[in-house]
Amino acid sequence: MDKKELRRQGIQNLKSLSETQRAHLSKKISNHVIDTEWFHKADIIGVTVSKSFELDTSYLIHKAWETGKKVCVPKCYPNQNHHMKFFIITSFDQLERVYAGLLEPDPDQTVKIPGDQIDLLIVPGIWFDREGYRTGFGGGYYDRFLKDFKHVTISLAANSQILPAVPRDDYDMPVQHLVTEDGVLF
Ligand SMILES: Nc1nc2c(c(=O)[nH]1)N(C=O)[C@@H](CNc1ccc(C(=O)N[C@@H](CCC(=O)O)C(=O)O)cc1)CN2
Ligand SMILES: Nc1ncnc2c1ncn2[C@@H]1O[C@H](COP(=O)(O)OP(=O)(O)OP(=O)(O)O)[C@@H](O)[C@H]1O
Repeated sequence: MDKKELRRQGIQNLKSLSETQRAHLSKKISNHVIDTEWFHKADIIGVTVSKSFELDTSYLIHKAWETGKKVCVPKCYPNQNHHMKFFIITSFDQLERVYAGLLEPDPDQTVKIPGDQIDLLIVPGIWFDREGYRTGFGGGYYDRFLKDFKHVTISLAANSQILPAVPRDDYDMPVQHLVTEDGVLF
């Protein structure tokens, strides 16, 4: 199966969750992340703002703020080599809706932060395997970003998002850790 069809099926798989199931899973997985040393030790957390069918990251973001951490979210530059820059947000009001229903930081209301200052990066994905390889939305944003990223990377994944194997290309960069509703998988 090609990546595009796999991505389509993955989005369908996520959309098949009820809102109650999604909320329950998102909170459970986030709480497992919050219990880790990686989260405790991090001062600055990089995370995407989830869109409708993705696992909800807002609970994790609120918990990070409550525990005195800084939260930064990516802004994508599709016309400049598909790179991302991260901006510190202190409120969801500092986001703006861009293409594809994604919420991104408004650079006029937020402060840019160099990628190497992020202690813990929560990496989004549609499918994962048990070695941390992932299928995303196909922008290649995280593969490019992770190439030079030296700190901790974690993805949140429902068990139903884990496949025996996902397609791998030379440029694919695995995440270090996967956390599911059952806890830290690795
Ligand atoms: N909530 C959330 N924010 C995120 C991500 C994510 O997975 N989730 N990203 C994770 O990387 C980045 C955005 N990734 C994107 C990837 C592709 C397209 C896009 O325009 N795709 C084309 C189709 C590409 C294809 O199918 O080959 C399109 O929609 O026309 C946009 C954003 C950063 N922000
Ligand atoms: N390090 C890189 N340098 C140049 N191009 C890259 C690099 N990484 C990925 N790409 C390009 O990005 C495109 C999308 O890659 P892929 O389908 O693996 O994205 P994805 O992992 O699903 O998306 P994302 O990382 O945004 O979640 C591919 O066409 C690939 O050629």
